[in-house]
Amino acid sequence: MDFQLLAYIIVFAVLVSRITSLWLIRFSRQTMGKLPPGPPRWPIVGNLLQLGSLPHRDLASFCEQYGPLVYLRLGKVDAITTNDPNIIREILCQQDDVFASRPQTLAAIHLAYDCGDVALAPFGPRWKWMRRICMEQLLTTKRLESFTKQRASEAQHLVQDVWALTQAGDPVNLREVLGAFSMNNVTRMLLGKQYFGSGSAGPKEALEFMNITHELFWLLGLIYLGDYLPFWRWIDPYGCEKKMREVEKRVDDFHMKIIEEHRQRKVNGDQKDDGNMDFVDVLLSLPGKDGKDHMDDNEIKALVQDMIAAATDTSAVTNEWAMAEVIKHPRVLHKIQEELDGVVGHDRMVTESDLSNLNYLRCVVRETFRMHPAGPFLIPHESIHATEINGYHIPAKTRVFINTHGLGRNKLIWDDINVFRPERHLTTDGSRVEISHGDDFKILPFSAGKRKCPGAPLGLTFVLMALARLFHCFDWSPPDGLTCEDIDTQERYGMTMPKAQPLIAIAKPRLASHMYQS
Ligand code: HEM
Repeated sequence: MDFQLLAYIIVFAVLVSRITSLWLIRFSRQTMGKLPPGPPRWPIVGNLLQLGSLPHRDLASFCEQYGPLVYLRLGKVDAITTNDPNIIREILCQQDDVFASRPQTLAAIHLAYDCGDVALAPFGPRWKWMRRICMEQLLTTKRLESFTKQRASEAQHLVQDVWALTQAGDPVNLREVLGAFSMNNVTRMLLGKQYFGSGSAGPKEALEFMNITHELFWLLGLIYLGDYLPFWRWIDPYGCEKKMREVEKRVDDFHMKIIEEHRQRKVNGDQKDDGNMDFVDVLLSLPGKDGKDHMDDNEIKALVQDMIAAATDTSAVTNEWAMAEVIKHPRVLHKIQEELDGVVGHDRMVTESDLSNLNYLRCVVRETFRMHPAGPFLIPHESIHATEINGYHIPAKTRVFINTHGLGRNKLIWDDINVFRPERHLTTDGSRVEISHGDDFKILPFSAGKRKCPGAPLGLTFVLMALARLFHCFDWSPPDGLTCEDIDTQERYGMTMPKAQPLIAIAKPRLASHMYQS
């Protein structure tokens, strides 16, 4: 047989098998039920080419065009998206058991210890065990109360840092000061260390820590084509997987160093008593899974990394958005300050016990979450087995993009979607404004159901405290040469969605100067 004939036979066989398998998939889907409507798709890539740099906006426009539940094919992956409160409730609550898993992306494999953490782990006994440790050992009311003093001292550092800039006549880079506030709060609680400011772990370690976390966030948020098109991994033209492996190694070295330092402290007898143990101390003292004496190092590292990633960026990004919207709307700033002056006055600083009495500020945070949710797609979920929603067939292993950005700007449930108007959230009877989702599912900052954020109360404390202090202590205006309207609200997509450009503003102290120096 000559080679040309052999080549024809191989090509013919490949074509026949490909057509047969496509036909079988289509046939089995037809017998199972209709997929939700969605945009037409290309062979092989499906709808991947229809996604731009702001995919949450693309998916929201599909929902406007095709209805509240949209089906997409992303390369080899089935996906659905929605911006509708009833469908979101169905997915996260009514069908919680079906949709409580996560896709195993390459970033999660490389950067979350083979999906061995909480946030990116598939549903199963291991995830349940890790999540229980978070809830019952790390994020208990008692444990969080034991860090109240540290949080108060970080709030004071924040005020002092901004005050120092005002004294030097410098504008404030709010991304920097808010990032340092969140990071210090989290690392003091987790690692017993402060990375920014005087008395911190030092500039070299702080810089290393910040660089690693930024790279980690960036890689985790990336829609990496290798997850959807297997052949992309062979070429990896932008070297993403190589980068993932590099960051994996650096992150691991960093966590290993922290664990070793804690072990050494324990050997030297320097560990603090039970009431004040940091999270790494707690994790080192816990028994492991299946009767083991201790947790594995990788389990500890995965949990610590999750906490850092989940807690810092979410609160810092939310705070920067809230500051941008308020500086853009001086009327709102004035109302926040009126409330603060009434509840707190000018002779003391805001404390955590004030936060539940600041109803207008709570509306500001709720409105910020409506327009700029920290996680525009939550963390994508995945169906464990095939199911139905609204009579449509949803295959097993479908990736679920719950579009919280689209939900907050859904014209069917909100008026004036692009107007920042905190008053819309005031309750008619003057009762406390809840920031997490209510029964109506009209906003969803911390998600709902089995995978909902276990750190919501702490996250809200970080957000409300930073904002209350900054608005109580300072007046805010745009930098010289800009008007309030000039403050931009461009977004940059990622696992969390920050402002595209850092927010720079001018602060002016509004309390007596001795208040800033204590
Ligand atoms: C303003 C602050 C915060 C916001 C907006 C936020 C939001 C979220 C969102 C949207 C999710 C995904 C839920 C889902 O996929 O259904 C999540 C998950 C998670 N968050 Fe938060 N979060 C915040 C603060 C925190 C804090 C302070 C911690 C812990 C110290 C934390 C720990 C976690 C963990 C461990 C998960 C994964 C849960 C799981 O998959 O089972 N978060 N968060």
